[in-house]
Amino acid sequence: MEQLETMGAFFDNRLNGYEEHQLNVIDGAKTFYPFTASLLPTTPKCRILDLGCGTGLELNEYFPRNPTASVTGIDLAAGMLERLKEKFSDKALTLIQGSYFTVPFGTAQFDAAVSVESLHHFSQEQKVPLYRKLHAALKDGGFFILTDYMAENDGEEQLHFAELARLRAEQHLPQDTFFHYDTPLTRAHETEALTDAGFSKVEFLRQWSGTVLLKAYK
Ligand SMILES: C[S@@+](CC[C@H](N)C(=O)[O-])C[C@H]1O[C@@H](n2cnc3c(N)ncnc32)[C@H](O)[C@@H]1O
Repeated sequence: MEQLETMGAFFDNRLNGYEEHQLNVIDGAKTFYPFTASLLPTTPKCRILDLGCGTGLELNEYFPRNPTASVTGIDLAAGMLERLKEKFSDKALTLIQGSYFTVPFGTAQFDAAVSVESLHHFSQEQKVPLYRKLHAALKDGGFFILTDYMAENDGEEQLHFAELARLRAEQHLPQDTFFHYDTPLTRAHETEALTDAGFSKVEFLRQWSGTVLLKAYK
């Protein structure tokens, strides 16, 4: 039986070799990290929010393009954030250890937001209020780049959620704690969550096997 681990512990336990794993095992990763970074603003000192930044693979690509950007990264895993801090000690980086569902983002604070391979652990119901908070945190003209694992169809989406419910029941896991288990939404449901939250337009830009890139405009 697959024993589920809490979200932060799952990633901290895999810290060594994490970046190599992401880049070598996820189809398209060597392309989608630079492509994601290429869509973020190059305006000096602009403010970027990174949801589930981890060790910052997307920031490895972004900081060389915009060395004076001011980036706020939120992540549950303390070890991942520590690794990120070591890599970019000379950058304007604010790191918050916590859940992006509960950390306040403020109003009209960020020129853009990004999230890579993090949000596929949550349901549409959980995402709508999060995306609403994100929408409010973006300045006028701001946008959100979501590069994430998405389900191919409704059947696949339902299967993952049913399996997570089964594992939670079997392992007597509390409902109010995040456990690591992939529950990707379809592109249609992800787009619906973003538009329900107030984003005016959601563009599908590219796909690499299971990873889809969406750009949502405030
Ligand atoms: C697969 S890693 C991706 C990290 C980085 N964005 C990248 O692509 O390399 C997923 C990250 O999302 C974080 N995460 C998952 N759920 C979260 C939540 N509710 N709040 C903040 N971070 C979360 C995990 O701790 C982990 O570091």
